[in-house]
Amino acid sequence: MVEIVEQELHKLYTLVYVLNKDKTKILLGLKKRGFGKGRWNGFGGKVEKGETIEQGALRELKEESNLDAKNLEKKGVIYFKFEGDPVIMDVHLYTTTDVSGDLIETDEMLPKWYNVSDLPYSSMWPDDPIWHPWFFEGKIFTVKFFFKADLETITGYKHKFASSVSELDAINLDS
Ligand SMILES: Nc1[nH]c(=O)nc2c1ncn2[C@H]1C[C@H](O)[C@@H](COP(=O)(O)OP(=O)(O)OP(=O)(O)O)O1
Repeated sequence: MVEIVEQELHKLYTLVYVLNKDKTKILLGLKKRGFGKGRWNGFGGKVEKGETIEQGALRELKEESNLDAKNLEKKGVIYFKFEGDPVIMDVHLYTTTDVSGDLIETDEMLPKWYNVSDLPYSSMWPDDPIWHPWFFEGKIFTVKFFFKADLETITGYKHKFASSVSELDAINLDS
């Protein structure tokens, strides 16, 4: 009997959540084009060849908002698997309260500060309400979401918490 195993192809992405100093407000951007168009999200994108994940996170934040971040703090890795697509998006999540520069609307994002207690979940990715409580409690985590091809329906997820960022890479969600 031949067992057909779907090959998984991982692609690296970043996602940066900028918070104000007392962490009551978060800066989101309305994605104006491409993947996730029409949804409010943090800033980020694909990691390019030759850059570290953190360099990619800083570059995407700058490109999409014009802000420079000083201290990016890693908070987790979020994996997305879409039905029928061998690509797994590995989204490395960072946060910072330390940004400089003038916030501007760019070709890709319309930025807006939101109260953390009042986020526009109906216009955000449907996984966000699942992992946001962990993020806002300051947890470090890894989670894998399984989506239908409609990019809308979550069919399941599995997650684990880490006690430090250095533990993240060693986490196996399948064990
Ligand atoms: N389900 C989801 N929930 C979430 O909160 N963020 C998600 C998500 N799926 C993807 N993201 C984030 C990760 C990343 O920041 C962004 C997707 O990156 P993009 O496709 O915009 O990459 P690029 O900016 O490199 O794209 P282009 O320049 O358009 O090629 O959306």
